[in-house]
Amino acid sequence: MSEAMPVLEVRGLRKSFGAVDALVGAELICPAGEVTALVGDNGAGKSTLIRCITGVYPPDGGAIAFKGAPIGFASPTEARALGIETVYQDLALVEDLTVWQNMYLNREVEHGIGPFRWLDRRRMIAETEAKLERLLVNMPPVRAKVRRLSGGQRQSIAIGRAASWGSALVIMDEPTAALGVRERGAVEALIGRLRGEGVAQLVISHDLEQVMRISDSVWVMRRGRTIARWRTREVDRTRIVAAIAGAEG
Ligand SMILES: Nc1ncnc2c1ncn2[C@@H]1O[C@H](COP(=O)(O)OP(=O)(O)OP(=O)(O)O)[C@@H](O)[C@H]1O
Repeated sequence: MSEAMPVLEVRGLRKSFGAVDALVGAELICPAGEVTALVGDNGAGKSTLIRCITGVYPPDGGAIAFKGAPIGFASPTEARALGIETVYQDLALVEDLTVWQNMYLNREVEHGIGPFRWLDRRRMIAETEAKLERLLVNMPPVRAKVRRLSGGQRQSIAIGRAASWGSALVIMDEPTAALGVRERGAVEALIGRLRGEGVAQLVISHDLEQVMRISDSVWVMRRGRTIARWRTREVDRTRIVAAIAGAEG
C-alpha cells in the first residue's frame, strides 16, 4: 500500500470481553509522515484496537510490531516510553494548571542533587514556548491556565504535548468532534505540520469530509474486523460510507 516505513503494524488482532468479540481480525499499518484514518460505525472496535496498541488491554491474539519489532505492551507507560502517545477525547489536561505545567505533567524537570532539588520552572516555560511555537498557529500564553483557553487551543495543546515528547506515533480519538469550523481548521493545520515532521498519526474520525481532507490512507473496521483499506486519493466518500455500512468488503 505504501512505500514509507511502517511505524506501526497490526496483524490479525483479537480481543474478547467475555462473550463479546470486540476484535476478530484487526489490521493496521501506520507509516511515518502519514496520517492514517481509522473509521467505522459505533461498536466496530476502533477504541478497543487503540487500547490494545497502547497497552491498556492485552490482546488475546495477533501481532503488533513497532518499527519492525514485535511488541507486547504490558502497560500504557511502556507504550509511551517507546514513543506512542494518545490524545483521548477528554484530553487529559488539568484545567487549573497553566499550559506549561500541563506540558510537563508527570515529566517535571528538576534542578540540583539529592534533597536539594527544586523544579526548574524557567526551563520548563522556555521549552514549552519553543516546542509549541513551532507547531501552533495561535499560540496561547504558556502561563495561562488551561481553563481560560478555547476548545481548539486545548486540543492543540494536547496534541502538541503528545507530539513534543519525541513521539513516533500520535494517536488521536476524534480530535475535532467538539470544535467549530475555524478551530477545526487550526487543529487540522497542526496535524499537517506534524505530518511534515515525519510523525506517524492515527486519527479516529466520524467526519468523512475531514478524513478526505487530512488523511493519506483510510482503514475501515466493521464488527471487529478490518474490511477495507485505501489510499485516500484513490477512494471517495460514498465508497467509504458503503464499507462502513457493510455494503463492501
Ligand atoms: N471494556 C469492555 N467490556 C465489555 N465490552 C466492551 C468493552 N469495551 C468495548 N466493548 C465492546 O466491544 C465492541 C467494540 O467496541 P469499541 O468501543 O471498541 O468500538 P468503537 O468502534 O470504538 O465504537 P465508538 O465509535 O462508539 O467509540 C462493542 O460491542 C463494545 O460494546
